[in-house]
Amino acid sequence: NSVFSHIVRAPEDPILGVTIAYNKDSSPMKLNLGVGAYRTEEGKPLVLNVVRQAEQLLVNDRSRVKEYLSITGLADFNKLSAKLILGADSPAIQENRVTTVQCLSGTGSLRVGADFLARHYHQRTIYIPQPTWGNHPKIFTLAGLSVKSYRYYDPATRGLNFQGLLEDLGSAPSGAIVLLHACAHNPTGVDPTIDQWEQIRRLMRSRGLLPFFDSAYQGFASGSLDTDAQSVRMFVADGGEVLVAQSYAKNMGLYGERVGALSIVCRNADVASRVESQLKLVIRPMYSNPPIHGASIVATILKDRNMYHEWTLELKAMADRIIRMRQQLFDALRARGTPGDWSHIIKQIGMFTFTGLNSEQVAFMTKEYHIYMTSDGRISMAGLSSRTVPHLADAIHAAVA
Ligand SMILES: Cc1[nH+]cc(COP(=O)(O)O)c(CN[C@@H](CCC(=O)O)C(=O)O)c1O
Repeated sequence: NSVFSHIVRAPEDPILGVTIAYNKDSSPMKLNLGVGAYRTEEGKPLVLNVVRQAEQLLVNDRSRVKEYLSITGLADFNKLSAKLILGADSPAIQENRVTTVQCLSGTGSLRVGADFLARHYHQRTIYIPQPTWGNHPKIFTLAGLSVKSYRYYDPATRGLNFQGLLEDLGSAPSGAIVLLHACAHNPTGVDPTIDQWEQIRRLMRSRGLLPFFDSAYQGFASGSLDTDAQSVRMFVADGGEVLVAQSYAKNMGLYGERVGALSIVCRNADVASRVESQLKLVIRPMYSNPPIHGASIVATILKDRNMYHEWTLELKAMADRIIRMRQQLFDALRARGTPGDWSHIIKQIGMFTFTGLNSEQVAFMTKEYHIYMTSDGRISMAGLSSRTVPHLADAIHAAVA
């Protein structure tokens, strides 16, 4: 018999498993509000026009070959990615203090950063927000870090538990790593204000805590690439060291191309170059070198002024549609007189609404209304359209009434 006969069946992923359940449902009224992937008003995935343009240029360029990239990836892409998150005028970039490696989207960037820290950083404890993206604890644990939580979300106000956050980070061991969502916190949609970010930065720097930013939604939260990078830029501006993982899955619609980057901002250029040499030793035995196509699309767009501008317009349009969905859902619940205060739907930011519905209510909505969402009550607003808002509002109304 099989040498693997002892293996037990693993559960489906709490987020990606929702899509599997959705696909199995034959109901015409089914609605997938699980995975954070943008859908148009027609409910279809979107390939940005500017991405199609870039791909056409790449296909037409007969000089392009399919050679291996270097371990650190496409050099143009790395430079342009650092500029995008840190700012075109970033002193850290001018002083050559930033090392950037192309990784497999946001997840890969987080994993490479985690493995690097587990191998080279003296403090192996990382504090992640409570709640956070479900994959975070798994990535950091598997990398060999010890994962702890800091209070972040306040169910009572459905807002930020700022006092709890400050207390927990204030009592973390000095030097501990702290994972921060750059913007559009997943799953809560609750972000610190700029003033609160400044207090977090001061506290972290005074305690020698190491910031590791996860930037998966730059431009998607507010519609502005610069606004959504402010938290990261505040930390870099103080001259301190920062890690930041970037994903182009959502803001450029490159989900399946797996395009991302890890940047480590260091004290000086010499450290940055030694850090890069060690990052290569993490990457080589993991996947050797990254895929060429997606990074070429991003580099083509970011290096061309017109395409970059076109991208910002399409990105804003996606962000605006999500904001419209928030307003429509809020209005629909108010029109139904649905019990409870639903203002968090329009206060929260980014792709998700953290509804506050519990797992029983979610199960009811799936069973009776074929609404697919994560059991923690998170819904992807990107999965909604004007046509389907009433159906969701009916389901929520029935679930809480
Ligand atoms: C905060 C965060 N960080 C990193 C990622 C990784 O994305 P990628 O660049 O594809 O590796 C995601 C995607 N999370 C949404 C997509 C599905 C998934 O869980 O993955 C989600 O939460 O629905 C995040 O929400």
